[in-house]
Amino acid sequence: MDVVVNAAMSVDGKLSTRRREQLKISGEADFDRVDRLRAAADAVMVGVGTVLADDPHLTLDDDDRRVHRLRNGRPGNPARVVADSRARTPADARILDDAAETHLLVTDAATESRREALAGAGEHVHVHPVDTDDSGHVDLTAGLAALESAGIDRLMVEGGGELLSSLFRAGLVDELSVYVGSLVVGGRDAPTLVDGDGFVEGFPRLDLRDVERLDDGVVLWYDAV
Ligand SMILES: NC(=O)C1=CN([C@@H]2O[C@H](COP(=O)(O)OP(=O)(O)OC[C@H]3O[C@@H](n4cnc5c(N)ncnc54)[C@H](OP(=O)(O)O)[C@@H]3O)[C@@H](O)[C@H]2O)C=CC1
Ligand SMILES: Nc1nc(O)c(N)c(N[C@@H]2O[C@H](COP(=O)(O)O)[C@@H](O)[C@H]2O)n1
Repeated sequence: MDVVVNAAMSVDGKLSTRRREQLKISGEADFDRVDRLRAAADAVMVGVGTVLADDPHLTLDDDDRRVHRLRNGRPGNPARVVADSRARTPADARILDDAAETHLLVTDAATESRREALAGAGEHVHVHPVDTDDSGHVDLTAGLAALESAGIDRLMVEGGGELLSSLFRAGLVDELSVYVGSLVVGGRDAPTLVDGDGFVEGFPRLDLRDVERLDDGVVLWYDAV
């Protein structure tokens, strides 16, 4: 499976403010680039923190891209994936609507009633029980294997910083593109591109492949080493 991470951050590396509210960091051209990346993916993944903060939909904005996928025998929208150990995704979350398939990676910490509540959203919602990692979260190696078994070969991950930290720690990231917007957000409690406990050694290394000026910022393209 190819794991492609994309996010937008401020020049000081923040994904949003200390209030953890969605923040428009990039502009129209970058949103179109993100739409193109989504269209090329089999599924788009976030952590449950992003679902609770932003209530994202994670579908395509551009109808032509949807039509192009359908003509190629693919679902109109990529599937959606949430890493959600305790099945905290609200039953009325936009990510559970029937615009696309949704895969929820949960663990034993999710009660039967929560799992049932999510599965009850419809046949397009798939709840995958997987092992926990050392921190008690979804073991992402096992989770991604479950997604691969469901036919997902190219996974785009949009964040947030806790999920991205675990993906880097597990060595699961193949590519990273990051839009750097020309603003400072600040705040020690504002989420950054990679949160978690951070690294003191064994830093994930990246190869800078390309740089593109877009809207009032830049996109940096990296391959994992
Ligand atoms: N600018 C941008 O491009 C983007 C910005 N954001 C912003 O990021 C913020 C949310 O980020 P954040 O709070 O870090 O939340 P995340 O979206 O990273 O979700 C973190 C949660 O996911 C669950 N989880 C399950 N398995 C794992 C795992 N293996 N590793 C880590 N987490 C796991 C955990 O909850 P549990 O233990 O209950 O399962 C954890 O608390 C919001 O403010 C949002 O607006 C988000 C995406 C893109
Ligand atoms: N690429 C990008 N640029 C920004 O400026 C952003 N604020 C975000 N945020 C993330 O986009 C997702 C929202 O998706 P939908 O539009 O609801 O489909 C969500 O994950 C945000 O955190 N991304």
